[in-house]
Amino acid sequence: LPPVDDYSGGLPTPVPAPRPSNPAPQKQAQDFNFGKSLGEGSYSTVIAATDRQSLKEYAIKVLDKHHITKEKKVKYVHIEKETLVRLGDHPGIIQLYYTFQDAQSLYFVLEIAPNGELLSLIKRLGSLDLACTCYYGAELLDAIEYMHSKGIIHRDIKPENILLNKDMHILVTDFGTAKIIDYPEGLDYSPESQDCRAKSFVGTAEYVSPELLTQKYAGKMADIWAYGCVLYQMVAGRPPFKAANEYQTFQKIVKLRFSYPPGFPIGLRDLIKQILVLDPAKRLPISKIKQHQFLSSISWDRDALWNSTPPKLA
Ligand SMILES: NC(=O)c1nn(CC2CCNCC2)c2c1CCc1cnc(N=C3C=CCC=C3)nc1-2
Repeated sequence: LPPVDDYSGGLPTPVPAPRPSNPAPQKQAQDFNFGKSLGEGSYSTVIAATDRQSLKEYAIKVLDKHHITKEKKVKYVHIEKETLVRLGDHPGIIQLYYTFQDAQSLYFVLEIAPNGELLSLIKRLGSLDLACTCYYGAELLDAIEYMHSKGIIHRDIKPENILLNKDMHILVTDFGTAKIIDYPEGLDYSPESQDCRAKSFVGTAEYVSPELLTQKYAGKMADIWAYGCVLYQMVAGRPPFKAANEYQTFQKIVKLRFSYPPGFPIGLRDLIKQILVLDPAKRLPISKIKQHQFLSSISWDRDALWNSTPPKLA
């Protein structure tokens, strides 16, 4: 497998990772105490780890080289690393500090989110109140807007992939299936062609956009569709489109068959109604979502938003 660190495997020169003035010495697995597993993927495991020297805590994603090669996932690994490097300076996106490798594995040393998933929070509380829904809806929208400004489509936005840091701000994670939409011509990183037509990857059933199901098209507005589903779920406690199986869930999506539970706030209904629109061209763009009444209390200055204190959980 071409070394992920230095791309000496003949891949084009990547976006250089931000280099500190005094670059950290090359780390290795022995420099960490590994703790509990935080998650398992088809060819990776994410493990909580502590740097033995600095005692700093990280989430280390360990990727199995043999499996990656055998399953022809090299492109996805490069996409994930380049995505994390590009998105490296947003407070709402998991940071990649550095990578290293040994004979068996690649290691991505990532920011840890000690407070787990937004999904667990929603399930534990049943639903979030309007103040929390507004705040986390704003943080998530700001993170998605930043991704899109850097040419990245996440493609699997869902409450499981929205984590919470020690101060209860969100951290978007799992860019293993992201799409980079501005690769120079001829650099065939993306598993799909450059025109955003998905030939392989589909996200998580409940959050998949109708255009992906009907036209195999996955552009930036697919992330906005998923955003609308997450907004709904924060208040309703469940996603808008959910059925006994994937096929029935997909049918509900393409027919826009969903309803609001009793008491669902009118103001949020009005916003969601303009996001969960079948035609991506008619879906509310981020600039208009930001202006909606439901988010009128939000200061969209990035420092103000991310340095403010999240609302107390009701
Ligand atoms: N795929 C990843 O890159 C990734 N996966 N996880 C754990 C997953 C568990 C299932 N839902 C999606 C995330 C992480 C990361 C990034 C880095 C990362 C940092 N902190 C945590 N923290 C967690 C704490 C408690 C429960 C789950 C995750 N997790 C991760």
